Amino acid sequence: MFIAADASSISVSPGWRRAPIGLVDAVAAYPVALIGDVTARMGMMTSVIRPQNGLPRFAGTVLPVLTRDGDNLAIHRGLDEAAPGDVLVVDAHAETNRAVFGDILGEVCVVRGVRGVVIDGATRDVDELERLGLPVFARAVNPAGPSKAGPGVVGAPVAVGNVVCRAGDAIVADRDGIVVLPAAALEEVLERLSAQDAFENGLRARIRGGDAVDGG
Ligand SMILES: O=C([O-])CC(=O)C(=O)O
Ligand SMILES: [Mg+2]
Repeated sequence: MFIAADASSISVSPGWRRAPIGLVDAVAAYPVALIGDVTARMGMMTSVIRPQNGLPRFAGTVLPVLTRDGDNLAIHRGLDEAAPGDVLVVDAHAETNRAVFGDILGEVCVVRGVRGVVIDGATRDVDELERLGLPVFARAVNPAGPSKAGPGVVGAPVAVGNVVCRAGDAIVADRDGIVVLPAAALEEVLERLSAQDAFENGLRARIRGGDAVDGG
């Protein structure tokens, strides 16, 4: 950690397998809406969790953190477990009166190769976070800062924006929103995406060509 604090109240899972980043990036080449369409829209987060610093696009693997309301010690500890390609996914209990994230933590994310941040709660320092180039999605922005006392959990499944997010899951965001996918599903999802994309491109071509099926 980059702060001097006793992190003994934070429990950390022993380790996890991350979805292959090449596969995650291949899926992320398609729009989130299309990814949702080929996965029965089961992993799509609530639209209330929105880009807060003008950077709406990321793809990576879930690093899950559970904080106490208005406290971010678990995030500081959790970032020690980050690997390049991770996306920090924080269950902050939808608390929006205290920000649990800001630009100092953003600096740590950048150094660790974290590609994005999703908070079921609030962030602050959005101008600085925009300058850092780190996409940050959250429920709200609030200038009131957090405590750093814990407790918290790193690496166990979290519930964020109505979706269960497991360590190493794929997570993809664009201007439409966020989708979370289990690592084991990615190859099949990629095949379905390719087929659905080809179908929709054919439909677009027919529409532009005026080729309506009913002849109207
Ligand atoms: O005070 C905090 O821990 C949150 C914050 O503003 C920062 O990380 O810059
Ligand atoms: Mg700050």
